[in-house]
Amino acid sequence: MKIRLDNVVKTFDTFRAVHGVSLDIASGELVALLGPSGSGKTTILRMVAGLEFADGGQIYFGDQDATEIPVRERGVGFVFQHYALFPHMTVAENIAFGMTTARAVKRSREEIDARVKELLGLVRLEGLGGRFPGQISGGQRQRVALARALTVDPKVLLLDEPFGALDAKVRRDLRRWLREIHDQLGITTLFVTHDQEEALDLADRVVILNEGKIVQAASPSEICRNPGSAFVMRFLGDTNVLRTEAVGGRARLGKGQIEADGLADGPAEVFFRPTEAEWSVNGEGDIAVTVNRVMDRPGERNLLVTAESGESFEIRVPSTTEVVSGASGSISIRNYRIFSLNARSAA
Ligand SMILES: Nc1ncnc2c1ncn2[C@@H]1O[C@H](COP(=O)(O)OP(=O)(O)OP(=O)(O)O)[C@@H](O)[C@H]1O
Repeated sequence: MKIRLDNVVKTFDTFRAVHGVSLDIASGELVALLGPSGSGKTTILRMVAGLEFADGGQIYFGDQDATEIPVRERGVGFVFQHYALFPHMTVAENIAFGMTTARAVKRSREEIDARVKELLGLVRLEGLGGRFPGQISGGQRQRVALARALTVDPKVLLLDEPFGALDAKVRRDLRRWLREIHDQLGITTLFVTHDQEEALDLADRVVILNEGKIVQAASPSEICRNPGSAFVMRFLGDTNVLRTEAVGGRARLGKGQIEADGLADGPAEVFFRPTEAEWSVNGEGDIAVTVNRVMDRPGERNLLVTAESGESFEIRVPSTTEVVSGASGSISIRNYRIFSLNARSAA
């Protein structure tokens, strides 16, 4: 089922939470809505689910205006961060619950049992159907929640920070697992997260939101290679920023010059990742720096350095690099993005 949001607006009292969001989600696509807290992710998801109404624009399910489709008939499966499983029901009973209450499709006891067994297999919880939610882990509970969302054979799956309450390792395992299930079932899926890595690992397309507006929507590789704005660059994390001045399509960086094609003259910021700078012990590089700290990690070293401008940043070097705190050296930046502080143009 393809979904289309056309200039969707949502206002709570006087506060505009969603400002004219337009988005096409292809049938079978897995799209992540990514953004900081309060950027409007959940509100968008709730409008798609029909739990909240847009006060401007349209949402289409296929070619049909979604407002004409009652919530129960939208064919939407929903999984929330806080697994709303019934504690007094077993895992199997929790999964079966949606089927016993659904009025649209009446199923026999045998059919329900067979479907529960099938879903337990799908979410890899065979043999745990007789346990109560209190007797399984948080990650397993979220798998039960997904199984329950799938009982209605949804055409659209909406997931709101489903792994938000779990620890990092479990989250990583679950997102691989969810991607596999998605590839198996091919259900159009909208996944809300504020975790960049989760969105980039999981989704076909990442939609980055800020203050109720889409700031970039692209594949994970495109977002990483071509972040469209300083906001996206910062939000994706692990970035260094140096101030500069753009003049005639070029900008100074230490003793060197960099391209700033198409950038308005005036103050600008140069962004680069810690891995995109090269360290040298002598003055070969463009920016003279002093090493403040050496922080060792498995397989690499992070150097916290300060430039003559007083700006501090981190660079990553191979673990074999011989360097100590207090050392002087220089860096060259191999790859960068530059954004004007005046206009929204970028090079
Ligand atoms: N029912 C409501 N009444 C008033 N304001 C609301 C309501 N629901 C959401 N908001 C506001 O709308 C904005 C967007 O909220 P939303 O929950 O969609 O953001 P979010 O990106 O999902 O954030 P989070 O990651 O914290 O869940 C926030 O400023 C929020 O306070």
